[in-house]
Amino acid sequence: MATHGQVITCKAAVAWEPNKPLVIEDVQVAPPQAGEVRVKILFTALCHTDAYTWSGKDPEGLFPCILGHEAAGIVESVGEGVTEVQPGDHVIPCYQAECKECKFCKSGKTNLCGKVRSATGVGVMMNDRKSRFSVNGKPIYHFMGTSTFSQYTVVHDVSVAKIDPTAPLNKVCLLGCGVPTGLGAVWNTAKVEAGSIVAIFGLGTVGLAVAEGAKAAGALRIIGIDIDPKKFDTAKNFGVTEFVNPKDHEKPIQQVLVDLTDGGVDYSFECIGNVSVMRAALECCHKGWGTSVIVGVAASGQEISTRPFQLVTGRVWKGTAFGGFKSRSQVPWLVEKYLKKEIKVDEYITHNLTLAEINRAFDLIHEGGCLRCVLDCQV
Ligand SMILES: NC(=O)c1ccc[n+]([C@@H]2O[C@H](COP(=O)([O-])OP(=O)(O)OC[C@H]3O[C@@H](n4cnc5c(N)ncnc54)[C@H](O)[C@@H]3O)[C@@H](O)[C@H]2O)c1
Ligand SMILES: N[C@@H](CCC(=O)N[C@@H](CSCO)C(=O)NCC(=O)O)C(=O)O
Ligand SMILES: [Zn+2]
Ligand SMILES: [Zn+2]
Repeated sequence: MATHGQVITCKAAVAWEPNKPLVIEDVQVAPPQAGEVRVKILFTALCHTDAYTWSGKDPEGLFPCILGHEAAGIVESVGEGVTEVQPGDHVIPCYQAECKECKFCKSGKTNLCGKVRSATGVGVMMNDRKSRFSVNGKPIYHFMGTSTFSQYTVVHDVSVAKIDPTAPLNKVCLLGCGVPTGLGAVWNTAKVEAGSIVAIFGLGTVGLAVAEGAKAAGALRIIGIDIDPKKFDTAKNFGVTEFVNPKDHEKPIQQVLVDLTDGGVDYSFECIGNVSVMRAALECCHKGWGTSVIVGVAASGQEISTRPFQLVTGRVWKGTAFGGFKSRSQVPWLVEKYLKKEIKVDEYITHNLTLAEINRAFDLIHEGGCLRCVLDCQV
């Protein structure tokens, strides 16, 4: 390979400061070191979490950085000791690593992995605690161990899932975050049973994937809650059976839902990142067994609260990261499910732009009509 072992100069969208438009820069991407993989990113989508970190409200947000964590690409080269992928493999970078060896991975209780988290949280690689990205010699931080808003990125080998090469990368890039998160929140975290009543707060990509997962699990009623009434038409196609707009009611939304469901829902999901809504999502659950899953990411300094009596009387409060899926083991399985048409992916893509148009894409995700915008990184 001509580029193997060489620094690659390519285009990347650099977030120099919170909330300032990203700048397409010529970025130098160093070769992968031991245990690392350099990936040519073909397509990346934007997730609300990218916007959250860009806003400056993420306590782990470091600047300048290269954001992006929902993508697909092809391995360009690998560092020493990398055995599970090789140049030419089609891959999805995984912000939730899976080393299969650490205390977390071996626990059988969680999909969280401890192997590289201390580095990915501070924007560097484990090997030398440095970045592989620079602009004219100035280091640029990594983000979530993925940094996919770049034509090339370097990830840890435990953070890359090898997938079926026949899968269209411009679609399956979505399996890097939002869709698995929603499906897994239902299947792995809540374990929704057939016949359940489900409430979903927030009908963006994550909330719609929760609806899709709940429908597949055989939920009887799937109640979608959003302050944007335009969401309902789309939501019906993902399995939502009823729509509630909190703005149409004077009563607290939890009371509206308790009244609608003879005492509360079996499962609720907060897919917004709003701590007041998290409280409502817990409190609309049925006494004795209702379970609420926090999926949304709330800003630094935000805290949740409720009366402890809500838990004493049997409601359960949980959270999920990447829907509880073990990334390297299960992302390839999700890709196969997509290829067999057992899960939706195309339906979440409302816009297609190029990496150079990334600021327009951020505007779009704040405008409401956009679920996922996929960027072509190589044009
Ligand atoms: N836990 C995880 O692993 C994980 C993974 C992906 C995304 N997330 C988080 O999930 C959340 C959703 O992500 P997304 O990409 O679907 O976002 P999104 O912005 O597309 O969707 C959010 C939806 O919430 C609605 N909304 C906003 N305020 C509301 C309110 N007060 N009441 C009801 N509805 C309201 C919006 O109209 C929108 O439809 C974000 O916080 C994101 O950071 C978490
Ligand atoms: N740095 C943030 C944490 C944000 C967060 O919770 N991220 C989710 C994934 S969101 C994807 O769109 C996650 O996986 N968390 C577990 C982990 O980061 O290990 C903050 O501090 O607020
Ligand atoms: Zn995400
Ligand atoms: Zn691990």
